Amino acid sequence: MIQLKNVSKIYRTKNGEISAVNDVNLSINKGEIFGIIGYSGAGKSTLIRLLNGLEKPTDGTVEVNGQLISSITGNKLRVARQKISMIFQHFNLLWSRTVADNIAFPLEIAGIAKTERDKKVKELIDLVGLSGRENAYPSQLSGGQKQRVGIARALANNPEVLLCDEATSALDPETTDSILELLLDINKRLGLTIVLITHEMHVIKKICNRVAVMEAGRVVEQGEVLQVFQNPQADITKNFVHQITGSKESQGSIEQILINYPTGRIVKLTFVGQKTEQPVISKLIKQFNVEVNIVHGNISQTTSGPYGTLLIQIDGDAQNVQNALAFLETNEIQTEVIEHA
Ligand SMILES: Nc1ncnc2c1ncn2[C@@H]1O[C@H](COP(=O)(O)OP(=O)(O)OP(=O)(O)O)[C@@H](O)[C@H]1O
Repeated sequence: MIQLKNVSKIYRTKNGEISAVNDVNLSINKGEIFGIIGYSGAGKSTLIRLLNGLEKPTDGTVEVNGQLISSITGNKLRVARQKISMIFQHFNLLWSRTVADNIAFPLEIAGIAKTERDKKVKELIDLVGLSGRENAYPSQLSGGQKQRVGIARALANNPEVLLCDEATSALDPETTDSILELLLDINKRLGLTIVLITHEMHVIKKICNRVAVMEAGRVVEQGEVLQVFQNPQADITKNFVHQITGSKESQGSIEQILINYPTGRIVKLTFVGQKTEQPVISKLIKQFNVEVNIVHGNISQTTSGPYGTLLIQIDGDAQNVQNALAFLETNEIQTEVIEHA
C-alpha cells in the first residue's frame, strides 16, 4: 500500500542544510497499523508529510495507494490526497462550526449533495461514538471528543490511508486508550491502513502491528512489534521498550538485591505470546530445588499477544542453579543473567 524507496529530505535554510529524513526505506501493507516512533527532531513529521505529498523528497520515491505521490502535482495530487486523510495532535477543528458541520466540511468541498452529506455525517457520528453531540461546538467538547470529531472528519471521503500525527499526545492516558481503541476498531471494520507517528511506546504496543524506530532522520530498526519488544537492537529502541517494561526503574532493586543476596543469580526472563501463561516459576522450584525471589514483573498486552518481563533471583546449590538456567533456555524464554555492574 505504501512504499518508500531511498527517501531523503534535506531542508535548505539560511543556516545551512538540515537532513530531516535520510535514506529511508519502508514498505507498509494494506490494512495494517504501522507505527513510527522517535524522539523530537527525529524526522517523523517530515516523513508523514512526505506520505501525503505536503513535502517532496530531495531523493527517492514515495508511492501510496498506487500513486507516485513524490512525483505527481496539481489536480492529480489533489485527487490522490482525498484517499490519504490525517488527524492531528491539536485536532485542527473549525471552531465556529458544530460537530456535524466540521464533519460535513470535506464533503462540502468534494461537492457532495446535502441529503447524501447529512446521511454520511450521521453514519460517521455513530461510528465515532458522538451521537447526541452533533450540534455542540468544539469548545464544548473534551479532548477525546474533539479527536473523535477529527477522526470522523478524516473518514468522510472514505480514505484508504489514515495518517495520525501524534494524535493522542495531548490526551490523558485513559482518553488516549479510548481513542486508540477507536482507531483499532476503525482499522478492523473498514480495513483502513493506518500510519501513526508517536514518541510513546505505549501507543505502538497498544495498536500497531509493525513499528519503525527513527533517530536523526534514519530508520534504525523496524519489525513486528512483539519481536522488537523482545529483542530490541538499537540503544534508542531499548530506551523505548523500557518505557513499557519499566525495567529501568527496577535497576535500583537489582542493585539492592545483588547487595542483599550476594549468592545465586539474578535473571531477567522475557516472555512472548503463549509463553507468558506457562507455570515456569513453579516448575523451576519443584524440578530443580532452587529458591526463587521475584524482584520485578510486568506484562503488557499487544495486538499480537502478551509480552512480559520478570526479574528473579535464583538461589541454591550451584549445580541446581545451573540446571535451572539451562531449563529456562530450553523453554524458549529469553533469559539474561544480570551480573554486578
Ligand atoms: N520546514 C522546515 N524547514 C527547516 N527545517 C525543518 C523543517 N521542518 C523540519 N525541519 C527540521 O528537520 C528535523 C526533523 O524535524 P521533524 O519535525 O520532522 O521531526 P519530528 O521527529 O517530527 O519532531 P517533532 O515531534 O518535534 O516535530 C528537525 O531538525 C527540524 O528542525
